[in-house]
Amino acid sequence: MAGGFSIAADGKSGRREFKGKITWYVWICGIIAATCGLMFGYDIGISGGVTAMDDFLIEFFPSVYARKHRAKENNYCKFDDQRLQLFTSSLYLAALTASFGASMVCTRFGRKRTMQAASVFFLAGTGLCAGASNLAMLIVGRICLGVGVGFGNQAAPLFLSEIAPAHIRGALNILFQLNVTIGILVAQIVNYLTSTVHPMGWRYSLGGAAGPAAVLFLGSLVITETPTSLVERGQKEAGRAMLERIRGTKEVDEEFEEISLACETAAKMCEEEKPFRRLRRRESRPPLVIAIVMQVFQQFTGINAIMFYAPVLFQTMGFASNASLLSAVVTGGVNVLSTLVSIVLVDKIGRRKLLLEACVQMLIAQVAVGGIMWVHVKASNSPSHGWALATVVLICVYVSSFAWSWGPLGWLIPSETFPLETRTAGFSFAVSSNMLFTFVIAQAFLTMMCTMRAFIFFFFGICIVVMGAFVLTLLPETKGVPIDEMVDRVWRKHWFWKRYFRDADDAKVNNC
Ligand SMILES: OC[C@H]1O[C@](O)(CO)[C@@H](O)[C@@H]1O
Repeated sequence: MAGGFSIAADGKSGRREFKGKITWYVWICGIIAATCGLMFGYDIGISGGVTAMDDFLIEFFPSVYARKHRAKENNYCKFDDQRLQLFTSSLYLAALTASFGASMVCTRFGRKRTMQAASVFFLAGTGLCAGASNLAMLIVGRICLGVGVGFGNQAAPLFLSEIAPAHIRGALNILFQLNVTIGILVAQIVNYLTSTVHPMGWRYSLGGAAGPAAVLFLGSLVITETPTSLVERGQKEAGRAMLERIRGTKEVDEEFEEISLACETAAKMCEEEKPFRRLRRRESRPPLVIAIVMQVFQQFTGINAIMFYAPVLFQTMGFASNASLLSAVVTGGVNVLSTLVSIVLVDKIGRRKLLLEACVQMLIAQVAVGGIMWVHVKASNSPSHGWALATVVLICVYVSSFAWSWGPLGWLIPSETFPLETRTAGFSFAVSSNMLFTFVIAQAFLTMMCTMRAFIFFFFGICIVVMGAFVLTLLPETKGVPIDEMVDRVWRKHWFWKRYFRDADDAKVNNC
């Protein structure tokens, strides 16, 4: 067992900490739930490598295969095919649709059942994709995986927050994003290994998702339901028993009272006005705008253009298929390590500084990559090996800054800025915005690269300048601010957002 923690009246914030230990059970449940992130990451990382494999193209996209190997073909347009992009993006469209239903399932049937359902969809989708004999089967498989992602991404972060003792909640939350990056890296390594296995390599790649899916399925049979979800669904005694178990003590009166009170208040407010309706109130606008904008901007950094299509991009730069996959593995490794940096720095130097530093670093890298491509990638010529290598290094510079900023903070900030009564409803807008714009980038990137060529990187560069200006002027710093004091200590004090809070009553409504 790790250290215990006890009730301590924090004079400044008025917050209490509760008795209990950080039990092994919490860690085990947390690690199993974070497997949802692993599945999400694996699905993100696997499609780019698979679409660069000749055996896969011959089987499902023969015209793209023919174009790719046509000597005179324009380098930028080799992979521009709407159906090929649909293979990648269908998953996110399904996840976007599913995430609305998932928030309802999560409330009515609990977080554990929602994750179990996700694992069943993951297993079905993996089977369909790995065994696909035609395009329809492949797409249906991707849709099943997408429903799994929609369910998993709604339930897992919520689950992690609810079982974690307050003082390690941030660390457990970033465990989810860390798992996403590990999933992406594992997928890239699998792609690298299977790309030399002919003709079945792509099937092994897609089938590899069965590993984390099975862990999640078996794990979700043994993990607990969260005390909050049990109480929310009227099972008060079971909720208390579960709280005692995960805290490793019978002295949970204080925490249990707070959970019960929060559930009662939320239920009362829900009777008066549904959370989604409450989100339309004027005072809900600041956190809602921030939640949506953080996710939209996260995608307009261009990160998923790299995560999905790095192997395709590196082939455009003239690398052989295998070297492209290896380069993608390198960027995936940088992504994982840099996410660890975020865990260490986020509560020390704050959110705004990380985001702003990353904007500068990403801008320099994007403009440099765009410049290299503009000067050195001609319609049918590839740049020299040296320039191609420089591109890989620049992409790593870019990915590292994303991974310690917009990656984890795109989830963290929306999860900490809503008041309790709109927190889950508001957060579902963050999840669905992420899915929508992941879909948009997945569907549009190859076409954009074909039509905009090197300017695609300048386009993302312009987006990054806008993002930097937004952070500078409109994003408040939330480091160290207690989660239930955001209205008074953050929103009401902000030069712009304070106008959304007309009088003291608004603050009370928001701090219930
Ligand atoms: O690590 C990069 C990945 O992380 C995410 O932001 C999800 O949290 C994805 O959109 C992206 O592919």
